[in-house]
Amino acid sequence: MISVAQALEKVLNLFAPLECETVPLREAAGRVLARDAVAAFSQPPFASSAMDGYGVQNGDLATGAQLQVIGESAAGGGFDGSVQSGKAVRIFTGAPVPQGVDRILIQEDCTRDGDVITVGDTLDPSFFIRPAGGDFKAGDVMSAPRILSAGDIALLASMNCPFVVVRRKPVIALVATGDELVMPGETPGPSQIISSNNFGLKALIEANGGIARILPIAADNPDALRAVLDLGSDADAIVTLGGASVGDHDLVRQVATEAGLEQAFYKVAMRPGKPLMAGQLGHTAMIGLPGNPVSSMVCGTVFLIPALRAMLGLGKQAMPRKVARLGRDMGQNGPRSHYMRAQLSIEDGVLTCTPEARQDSSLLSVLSRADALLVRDPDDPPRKAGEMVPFIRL
Ligand SMILES: Nc1nc2c(c(=O)[nH]1)N[C@H]1C(S)=C(S)[C@@H](COP(=O)(O)OP(=O)(O)OC[C@H]3O[C@@H](n4cnc5c(N)ncnc54)[C@H](O)[C@@H]3O)O[C@H]1N2
Ligand code: MOO
Repeated sequence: MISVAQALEKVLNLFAPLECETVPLREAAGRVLARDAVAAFSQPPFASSAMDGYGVQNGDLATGAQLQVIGESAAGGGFDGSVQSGKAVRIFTGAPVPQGVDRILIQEDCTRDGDVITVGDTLDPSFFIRPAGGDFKAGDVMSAPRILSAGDIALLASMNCPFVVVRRKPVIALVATGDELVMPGETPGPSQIISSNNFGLKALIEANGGIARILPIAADNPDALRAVLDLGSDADAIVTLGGASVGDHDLVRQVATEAGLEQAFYKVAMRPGKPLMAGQLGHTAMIGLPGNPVSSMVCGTVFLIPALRAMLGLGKQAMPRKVARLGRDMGQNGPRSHYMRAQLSIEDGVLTCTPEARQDSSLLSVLSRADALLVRDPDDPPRKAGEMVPFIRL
């Protein structure tokens, strides 16, 4: 059995960044920017007012001073002339600051009578002028690669970038295997259960920038499995679920090998997830996840999310780890890395990670309420509550 780090390296070797495509900005949220985006304009393009009031010369502002209003500058329609001492221009938020103006007197700080304003006795100390290019300048870049957030989309729009170049979304074919499985909504027979892994993995894939295709459930016979694997052969990766262990009905490795799988590894020193395998099947990478529902979700988190990120051009890295204070004592760990479902909380102002008491790999209810996977190295010694421990956020 190889370590998690060795297995991840072998998984990531199966994947490279996908090709790029151009999409309209309105469809780009959550996509991975693949080419630097360049601002076509500065923002603001001109010095602009930050408030509603009057454009004036700072030197004129003394309590009781009177200034003559000679025009108006509104957003979308500036004032053409120049403003001399003793004069003022009515101005609104976002409007261009006229020549000669070096301060905005907000309307709350003066009174107006006809075309004359009188400066009040208290003045807001701010000048309320936003300089040209104060947000960004023409030629500034948003660097790729980058997962585009809502804020990024707003910035790109402001940069006048109506289209952006992004990575194509990786397509993952999901193959659940086993005679015992039926789809949600069907009525299971006496020894059947509902297939959950393919739905959980689809959600995980799509939350991480991929497209998941749920293929028909493959029955536990070689012909059925071969046929379904073939259906996935045009995807970027085939992910099988179950049938990976040593039982008489665990056929995935045998059938994939007969179909030409170049196996990269089989079995990893981790818990849950020991019977994980991966390799290359024709043009398609293949990852065989264990069938126990939590094992498939944990392996999906530890291996498939990094694989998706590699295809999206985001680099080849393990899932980021953070540290938190351990919420309760733990005994000695066994010889495999342990990814324990855990809950995060703030205790006495400190981020705390408390592993669930029950860690059986069939318990989806425990996974559903977990926020994190507490990570323990092989043979990690007993730990006391209060020690710092690494975790992966779910
Ligand atoms: N003698 C041994 N038995 C087992 C070993 C072992 O080393 N020696 N390893 C155990 C470990 S660890 C795991 S993990 C499982 C993995 O087995 P498989 O990958 O072959 O998975 P299956 O046998 O097909 O299924 C296991 C379990 O999960 C349920 N399952 C499968 N697919 C789904 C699905 N899509 N949705 C919901 N549930 C699913 C299946 O019904 C079984 O209950 O092997 C151990 N055994
Ligand atoms: O590795 Mo299995 O995934 O422990 O349940």
